[in-house]
Amino acid sequence: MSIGDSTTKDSKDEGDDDTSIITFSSILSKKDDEKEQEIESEIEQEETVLIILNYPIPELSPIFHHIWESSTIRIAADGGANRLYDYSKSMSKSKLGRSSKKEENEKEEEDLYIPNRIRGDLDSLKPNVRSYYENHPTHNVIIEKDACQDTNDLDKALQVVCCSDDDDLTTTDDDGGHSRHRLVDSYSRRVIIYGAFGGRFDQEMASFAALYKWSSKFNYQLYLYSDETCAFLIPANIHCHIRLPYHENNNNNLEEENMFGEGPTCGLIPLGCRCESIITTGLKWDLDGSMPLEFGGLVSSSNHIMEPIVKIFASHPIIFTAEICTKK
Ligand SMILES: Nc1ncnc2c1ncn2[C@@H]1O[C@H](COP(=O)(O)OP(=O)(O)OP(=O)(O)O)[C@@H](O)[C@H]1O
Ligand SMILES: Cc1ncc(C[n+]2csc(CCO)c2C)c(N)n1
Repeated sequence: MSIGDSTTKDSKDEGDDDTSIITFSSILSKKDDEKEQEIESEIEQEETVLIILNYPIPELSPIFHHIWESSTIRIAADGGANRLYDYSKSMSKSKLGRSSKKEENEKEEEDLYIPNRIRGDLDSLKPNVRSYYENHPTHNVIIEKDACQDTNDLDKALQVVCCSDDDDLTTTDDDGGHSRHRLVDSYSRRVIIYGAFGGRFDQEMASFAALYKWSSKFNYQLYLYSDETCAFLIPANIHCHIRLPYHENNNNNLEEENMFGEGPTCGLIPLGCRCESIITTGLKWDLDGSMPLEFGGLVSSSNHIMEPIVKIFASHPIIFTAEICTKK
């Protein structure tokens, strides 16, 4: 089996289909790049859903702001709404010193970060945060309780992204000046889960478990993010292409101010099971299919992205993770 000689792009078929390719692209790359735009249209992701978990959002996070701006639907998983509320407040406060129109600015900043929906068992949502979103004068925030104690709040949020055809989960077309709602099937949704690393280890592992449970429903476009790292699931027996901005031949970009992006340090982590055979190209320590990856054996940590496209073909599902490089 060689790698990277397939020509057919993203296919819904799973299994041994030699000709399908799944592409994983940077969430953080700027879209004004012509090449990026081409790739975006190739992937044909109709919308991006952001799920915010209950983990602190660092003050003035350019990464969170970028992900927020790239999303069309934003869902807070229970206590994730508290974090969003705190972030909005701290953003408006940090702007206070910079403007004479203090109150006006504060209001504008707060209104920048209103979720479409808050969902979970709602045991963590603070009463003042609930009432702020519930009574918002301009935004209709859906607050939805699901009391089930066998799934966590991330699962509850993913359930609604996957299965709901509610109005706030439909996309709007501009049809010659008229807005028209259109159902989008979960297969064409890209989902970014923000706040997935750090904090409680059981919650972190549950977020990885969500990749194994839900990725196939979103054509594997399900990504875990924090300000430091990202991760997604490489499916078994499908050619995967990973395009991330920071690789060995592109580190110059980081010399500019305020740049951030995924790479170049990366890892292949056989979390769910032993990965019997894996072939990669574009990494500093490539694998040729002869070495299994497994806990207790070889785990590919501290690897490096060397090429604009990393190609992977694995016999079993495996986690790909990359650092997020920031230059302030
Ligand atoms: N300490 C944490 N570290 C990492 N992720 C977290 C942490 N707390 C919560 N999360 C994530 O945010 C989601 C919403 O958080 P919330 O505190 O509302 O949790 P929950 O699912 O009700 O869990 P629990 O009640 O057991 O804390 C969780 O489902 C989980 O994915
Ligand atoms: C085997 C098993 N382990 C733990 C829980 C508890 N649990 C899992 S998700 C969740 C919701 C948290 O908001 C809770 C309480 C369970 N039900 N079953």
